[in-house]
Amino acid sequence: MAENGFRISKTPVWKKLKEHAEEMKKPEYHLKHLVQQKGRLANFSLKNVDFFYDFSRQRVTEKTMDLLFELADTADVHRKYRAMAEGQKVNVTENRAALHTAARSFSSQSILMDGKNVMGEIDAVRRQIRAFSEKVHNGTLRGSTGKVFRHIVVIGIGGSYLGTEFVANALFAFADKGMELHFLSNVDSHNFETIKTKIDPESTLCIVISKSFTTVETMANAMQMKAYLSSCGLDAMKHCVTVTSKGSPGDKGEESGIETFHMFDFIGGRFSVTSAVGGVPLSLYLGYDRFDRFLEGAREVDIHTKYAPSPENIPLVSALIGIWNNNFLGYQAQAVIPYASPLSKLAPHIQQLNMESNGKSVTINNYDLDNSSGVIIFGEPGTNAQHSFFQLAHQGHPFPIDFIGVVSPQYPEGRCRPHGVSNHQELWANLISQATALAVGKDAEEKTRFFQGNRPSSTILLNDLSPANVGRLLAYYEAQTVYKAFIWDINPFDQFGVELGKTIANDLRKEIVSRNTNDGHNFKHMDEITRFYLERLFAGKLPE
Ligand SMILES: O=P(O)(O)OC[C@H]1O[C@](O)(CO)[C@@H](O)[C@@H]1O
Repeated sequence: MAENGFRISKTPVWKKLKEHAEEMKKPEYHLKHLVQQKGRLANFSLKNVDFFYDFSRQRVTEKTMDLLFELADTADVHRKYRAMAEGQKVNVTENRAALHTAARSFSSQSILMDGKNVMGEIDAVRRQIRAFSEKVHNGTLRGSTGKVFRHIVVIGIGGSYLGTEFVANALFAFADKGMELHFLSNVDSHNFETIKTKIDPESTLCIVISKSFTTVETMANAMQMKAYLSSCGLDAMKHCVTVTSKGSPGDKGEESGIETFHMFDFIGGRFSVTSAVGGVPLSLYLGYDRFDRFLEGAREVDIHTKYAPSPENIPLVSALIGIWNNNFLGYQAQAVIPYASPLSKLAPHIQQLNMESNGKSVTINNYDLDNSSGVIIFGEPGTNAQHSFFQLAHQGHPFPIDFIGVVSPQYPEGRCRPHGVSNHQELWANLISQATALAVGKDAEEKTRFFQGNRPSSTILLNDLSPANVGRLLAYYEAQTVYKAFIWDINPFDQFGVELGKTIANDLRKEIVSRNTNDGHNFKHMDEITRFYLERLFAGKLPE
């Protein structure tokens, strides 16, 4: 593999940041001092598009930010972002554009890809989704025995469901269409069996979501669900629709069910929740108008992201701080801790978005990366996280945290005020306290009660969890992800790393099929360890 060529880690500004990181280890730069600086919050926070981003508890100074903006310029990130948003084939390894931002574009302005305006087909799919969801809601479209649909089962995995699950949970308070939404993603029968106990087959509509329509888990689950519906005496295909790419096996004939909605090869799975992947289930669950509001919020952040200069550009500032923490301060993990239970499925979505996009080892020009790209993302809602892994956050190996706060609660506050405060106020007391405790720490004679502090965090504030604000949050994380990639000069839109496991599983599946069809088939030709596991699978128990 070529060993020379442009790498951001070989630029002068990267060297300056490395030197600066050493400087930032000095005691005077401990966060307990930085947060005391006059104007610290005003100088290290941004407010735009109804989104407040506080990075005052990040281990940065004005000099740090100046160097990071120089890094962004060196990486030419604004040109790269515009190239992506304007339809250039930035996904060079798959020779594709990456136009997830087009899925929520409303302007009449064309977005050309290969000289063709993609907005025509995007608008057509949005109109198709609106019309379909209205027919389901007004009872024009019913199950094969005439019952109205009340259960929506999304059958898909990875980007074909994670973003939708995050948004559906976030907007639970708006789900007033009488629909229950279920997610059948894992091939483990438990997922299918538990959903079976919750649905009424006659009023169930399955949405099989798969760009390729070859993903083994999704195809297996779709077959299981269709077999189950048929066993209930139903015409299964009158209880299914598909969301898939044009020309896939799910785009025609028997497989497509009542209707097919197209997803496009220029929108990657983990970036697809604002396309039909999220549009069909979310319009059924929330109503198309709320899905529209969600798209508008995402759109506002896209416009901000594309045009705001670096110092005011919230996703870019956040991406730069993420790189500062990862590549210069040495943190290898990043937590997303929303102090809002409706955001409980945000971290699983952000895991795929970040780790499948940026967990790479070569640059976009195929040079070895000699800096890590991508961090381990995890998270749980607060205050639960405080009773789970915050011991380590405070006194163990540190990791940066993105806190998320929602100013207005989704539910009216009752008159009951345990300890003199409402639950929402209690939630906020903890949101505020945790970021402070992590930054400032606490001295103590007894070592076990000493808090080192100097543990960085950012806090994102949203006015409320409206469809538009959830759209803003989604677009913020998508933009942060791609800006990080543009700085590292990697391709965030391919995912060859998922292929090897699938290939080995395909070979094992053939062995299992052979044994299923011929009891005499043995695994003596397999390596010892693989043989042990296959024999356990068929023995149905551990060795005596
Ligand atoms: O939509 P498909 O083709 O079933 O793929 C499902 C998921 O599998 C992956 O291809 C690999 O994890 C993801 O990128 C994608 O979201």
